[in-house]
Amino acid sequence: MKNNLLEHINIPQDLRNLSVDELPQLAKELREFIIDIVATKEGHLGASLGVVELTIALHYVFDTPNDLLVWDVGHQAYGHKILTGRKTIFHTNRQLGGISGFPKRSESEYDAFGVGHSSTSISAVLGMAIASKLKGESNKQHIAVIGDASIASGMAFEGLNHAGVTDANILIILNDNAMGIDPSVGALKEYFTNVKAGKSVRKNNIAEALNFNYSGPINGHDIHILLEELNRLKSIKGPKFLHITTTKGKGLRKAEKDQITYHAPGKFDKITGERILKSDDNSPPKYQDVFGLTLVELAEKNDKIVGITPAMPTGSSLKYMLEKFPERAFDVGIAEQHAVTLSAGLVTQGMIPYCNIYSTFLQRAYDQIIHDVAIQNLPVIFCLDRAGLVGEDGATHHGVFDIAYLRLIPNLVVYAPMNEAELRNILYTVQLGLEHPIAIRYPRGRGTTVDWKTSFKKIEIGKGKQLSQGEKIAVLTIGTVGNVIPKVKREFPTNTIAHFNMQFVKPLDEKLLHKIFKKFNLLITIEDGTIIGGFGSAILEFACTNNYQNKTIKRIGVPDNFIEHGKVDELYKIVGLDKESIVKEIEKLV
Ligand SMILES: Cc1ncc(C[n+]2csc(CCOP(=O)(O)OP(=O)(O)O)c2C)c(N)n1
Ligand SMILES: CC(=O)[C@@H](O)[C@H](O)COP(=O)(O)O
Ligand SMILES: [Mg+2]
Repeated sequence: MKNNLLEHINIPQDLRNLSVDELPQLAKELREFIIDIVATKEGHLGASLGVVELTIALHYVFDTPNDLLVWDVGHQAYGHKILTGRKTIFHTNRQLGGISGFPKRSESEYDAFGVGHSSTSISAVLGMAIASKLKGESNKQHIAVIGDASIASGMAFEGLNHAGVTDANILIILNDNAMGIDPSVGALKEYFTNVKAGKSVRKNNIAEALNFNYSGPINGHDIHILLEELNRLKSIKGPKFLHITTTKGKGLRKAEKDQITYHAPGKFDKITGERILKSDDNSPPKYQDVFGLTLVELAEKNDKIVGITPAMPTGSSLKYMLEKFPERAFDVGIAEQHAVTLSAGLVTQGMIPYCNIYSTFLQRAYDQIIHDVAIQNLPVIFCLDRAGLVGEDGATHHGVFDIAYLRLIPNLVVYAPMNEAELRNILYTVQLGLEHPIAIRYPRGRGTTVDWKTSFKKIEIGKGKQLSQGEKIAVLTIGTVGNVIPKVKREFPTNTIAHFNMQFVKPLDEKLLHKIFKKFNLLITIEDGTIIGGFGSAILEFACTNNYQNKTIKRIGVPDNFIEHGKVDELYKIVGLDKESIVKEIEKLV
C-alpha cells in the first residue's frame, strides 16, 4: 500500500479513486495533517480529529458537491476543508485574509451552508431537500452532521419535528461523543448514553418515534462499517437518522484525555500534545475569571444568587460557581432561549439569576429578552461575554450587535465596564436590588489590572464619569475601548481632549451629556459595536432631541459590514478602533 495518499488528494474525486482498503491509511494521514497545522496555527482540534473517518466516508460515498453536506457548527470541518480543495491553504485557517474556521458558502462549493452557531443543520438540509424535490432533483442527497450537544438545542428539535412528517430525502448523522465543549448535559444526553449501553429498546427510539428511519449506534471510527451503512442509507428514500459514536480528540492521546482543553487548545507540541503556554503570572486576569470568581464571592454571602450558562461553563468561567455551588449553578446545554426564560422564572420567585451568555449567542434569544424579561420588567442580570470583536472565530462570533439590539428595548439597562474593577462593582451592585433587567457587556480575554480584587463599591445606575480634562474635544467611550484614550491623549497638547467614560448605554447620563454639549462643539463617540444604532447613535438622538444640532459629532465603531476573522489587534486596526486610527480621526476634527 502507498504512503502519502493525502499528497495526491485535492478534491473528493481524487479520494474516490482510492480503494476502500487505502482509506484507513488516508485517515491516519489526514489526522496527522490536522494535528501538524493546528499545533502551530491554533484552532478547534478535538472535534475535527473525532470525525476524520466520517469525513472520508461521506466524501467517498456521496457525490459532493452535488449531494449537499452540512456540518453543524462547523468547528469539526477541518478534514472536510482539507479534502475539498483547501489543503494547500489550510495553514491560513482563521488567520487574517486566510480561510475561515467554519464552512462558508463563499469559500467553497463544497460548503453547502455557512455555519458557526449550532443546531442549524437539520433545518438547513430540510430546506435544501424540499427545494430539490420542488425542482425535480429526485436523486440528490442532503446530509447533516450534528453533534450530541447541538442536537439537544431547541432549533434542532424544531427541524426534526418538521422533517419527520415530510418525505424529504435527508440523512441526519448524529455524531455522539458525549461532549459539547464541556461534557454534554441533560435528559437527551442520558438517553443517548442508554442507547449506546444497549439499555434502550428500539420501540422507544426517539428518532423512530419522530418517523425517521433510524440506524445505529455504530462505531464512527471504523471506516468499513461507516461505508457499509452510508451506502445502504444512500438508497433509502425519506428522512433517515444515523447514530454514530466517536471520541473527541481521537488520535492524540492528550486530546482524548482532556477533551475540554483540547476543544481549542492553542499551540501544542504535535508529537506529545503538550500545550505550549505563555507564562501569565503577571498578566491581568481574564474578564471571564473576574466574572466567575466574583460571582462565587458574592454567592457566598447571598444565597439568592444563581448562575446560568448555556453550554459554556469553561469559556465563561461559570465553572467556578458550578464547582462551589452545584445546586445554584446550571449548565443548561446549548439552549440560549431556555436560559433566558429560565432566568425570568427564577426572578419571579425572588432569586437573583446571573445569566451568562456570549453576546453573539444571545441573538438567538431575542424574543425571550423582550417577551419574558423586559415586558415583565424582571430584573434578570445578563452577563454578555465576548462582547466586541472576538478574533479568529470571525463574523459568526463577533459580539458587535448587542448594544444596538438591546438599547431599543424598554426597561432594559445596558452597561459596559471599562475595567475589572467596574465589572466587579457592577456584579456587586446588581445583587443589592435592581428595578430593571440589566445587560453587562464585556470582552473576551484579559483586562488591564493585575491586582483586580478591589473592595466592592456600589455603582450608581445611569451615571457616567469624566476621566480626564480637556477643552477642545469631548471623547465619549463605552466599555473597554476607553482604555486606549489615555494613549490617544498623549498625541495631543494636554488641554485638547476631555475623556468621558459613559458607562451606561441605557439609561444615558443625560445630566452629564447636557454639561458636555454645553461646553464642547466637537464630540467623538467610540464603541466596539456596530456603528448603526449603537452608542453613537444614542448620542446623536440625544443631540437631536435636545436641539444640539449645531455640534459636530463623529461616531467611531464597527462599520456596517460583517468583520471577518483575524487577531483582535488586526481587526481593531481594520475597523478603525486602534490608537492610530482614532488619533487620525481627532486630527481631522481639531
Ligand atoms: C448557538 C450556539 N451556542 C453555543 C455555541 C458554542 N459551541 C460551539 S461548539 C459547542 C459544542 C458542540 O458540541 P457538539 O455538537 O456535541 O459537537 P462536538 O464538538 O462534540 O463535535 C458549543 C457549545 C455555538 N457555536 N452556538
Ligand atoms: C465553535 C464555537 O462556537 C466555540 O468553540 C467558540 O469558538 C468558542 O469561543 P471561545 O474560544 O471564545 O470560547
Ligand atoms: Mg459532542
